[in-house]
Formats: sequence, structure tokens, C-alpha cells
Amino acid sequence: SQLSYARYGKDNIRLYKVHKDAKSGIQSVVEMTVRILLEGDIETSYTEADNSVVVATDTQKQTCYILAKQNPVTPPELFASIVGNHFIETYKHIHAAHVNIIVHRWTRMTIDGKPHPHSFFRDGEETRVVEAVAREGKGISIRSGIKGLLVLKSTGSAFYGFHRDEYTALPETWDRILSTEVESGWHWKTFANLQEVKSVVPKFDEAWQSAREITLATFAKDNSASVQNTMYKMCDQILAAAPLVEAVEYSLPNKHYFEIDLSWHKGLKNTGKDAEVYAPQSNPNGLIQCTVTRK
Ligand SMILES: O=c1[nH]c(=O)c2nn[nH]c2[nH]1
Repeated sequence: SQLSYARYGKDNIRLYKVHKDAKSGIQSVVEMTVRILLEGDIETSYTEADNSVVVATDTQKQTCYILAKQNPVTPPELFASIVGNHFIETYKHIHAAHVNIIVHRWTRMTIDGKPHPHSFFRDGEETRVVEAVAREGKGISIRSGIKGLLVLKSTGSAFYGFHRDEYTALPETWDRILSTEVESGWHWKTFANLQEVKSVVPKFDEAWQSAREITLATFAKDNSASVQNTMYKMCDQILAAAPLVEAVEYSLPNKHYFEIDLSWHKGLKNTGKDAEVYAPQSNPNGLIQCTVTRK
């Protein structure tokens, strides 16, 4: 046998950091879950029980907390790059570090019409995600994204004109519910080093803000002919809004809501234009995926 793939580290490192503004008394919080996976000259730890090459996963966890104390943890693209860069610079036998970050939502409460200085709530399980790979001599590649943004529109979606044959049962519709859980990602140009990442830091929050706003606005405003066409429009706009982004990808489940025919009960009309009561479907679901790049 031979080792054909090896990557190890600490997953599910939960990390919270608070910033306290002494002057205003306003506090801000960030909560994230971090995964670190290292690659390098580590084969002998697998093949020969040679632990001398192992930077223990606990060490990786401790390092993550120390770096969080010593550095900004936002934007997550910056922190992921700092963590990844640390490992390839500190250990000469480690040649690549993969750092994934999930940022959880703590939205500041508005109390008595004013932003509360130190109280927050979890407005949805939507997360902001980052995957960074720091590779020795090859720079830092970063994929940013949105995950778990659950949306629904009660009309403004159609699906007709699709291929029909003896296997097709789906009726055409000019007015349907559309619901999906957005998983979107955008790939940045490869950064030469940590310094270059630091030189564009504001672009990361700007891109996430734009991607989120474009996703919601397009979902709401587009008179959708299909999930495919609507998601393409989202990608196209995000590429236009973020010049440093080279590719945008979406993976959207089509979370179906089925009409319920109640006509057997005294002729009760509840289909087509009379449909009001629907059966939300957990599965199966459509799944539509795309990647859009610049011409
Ligand atoms: O938007 C849609 N795209 C599809 O490919 C599809 N297939 N069934 N319903 C669908 N809706």
C-alpha cells in the first residue's frame, strides 16, 4: 500500500471574540467555527508511526485561539489567511494549510428604537463562510460564501416550456411558490501572500454585502422563468460588482410546495388560481447548480 492523500487538523474549533469600545461602551461580538487541516511532509506519521512530524491538532487549536487574541478575526477571509499563513511559515515541513471558517449571526438588538450596546440575537441559521488555502510558494486562494439563507416567494415564479415526453408528468405553471436555501460562493483571484490579502481587506465585506443584497433582490424582483435563469442573473451581477472575484457558484435546492386538491370535499376549490393551502415537501427536492466565470 501507499499513502495517496494526507491532511489532518482540528475541526469544529468554536471561537468567540468581543470588541469593547472604551469611549462609547459599545461592544461587538463575533462567533465562528474554524477548521484547520495541514498538509506537508507528514507521511511517516501514517506509515511509520513517526509522531515527530505531527503538529498536534491540540496545538493547532491553541494556535487558533492565540492568533485570534493577537489579530483581527474579521473579515473572516483575513483571519483565515493569517491562520493558514502561520502554519506554513512556522513549520518548514508543513507546506499547505486549509482553513475553513463559519461565521454565525449575532445581530445587534434594537431596543426602544436604538441599537443596544451589548445585546444580540441569532436572526437565522444563515452563515458567512470562508475556505482559504495557504500553499507554500503558491500564495493564498480564498473562496467566500453564504450558506443556509432560506428564502421563499409566494408568486413571481413560473416553470413552463420544459421538455415533455412520455416520462413527463409535471404540469406547466405560470405562477408557483419558489423556495430555496441559498448556498453561494465566490472565488477570489489568488493572492500572492498575506500582505496582498491585507491590502484588499475592505473588499471582502463589500463583496459579501453585495452578494447577499444581489441574491435577495434578484430572488425577489426577478419574474423567475426557472431556478437556473434566476441564479445565473445573481452570478452575473456579483461578478460585475466584485472585480477581484473570478468565479461565482450557486447550489440551490428547489424546495417544493405541492398543491392539495380538495375538490373531493364538496367541490372545494384549492388548485391553480384557487390554491391557498399547500403541502411543503421535505423531499425530494430539485437541486440546481452553476458556476459562472468571466468571458
Ligand atoms: O426551476 C426549475 N428548474 C428545473 O429544472 C425544474 N424541474 N422541475 N421543476 C423545476 N423548476
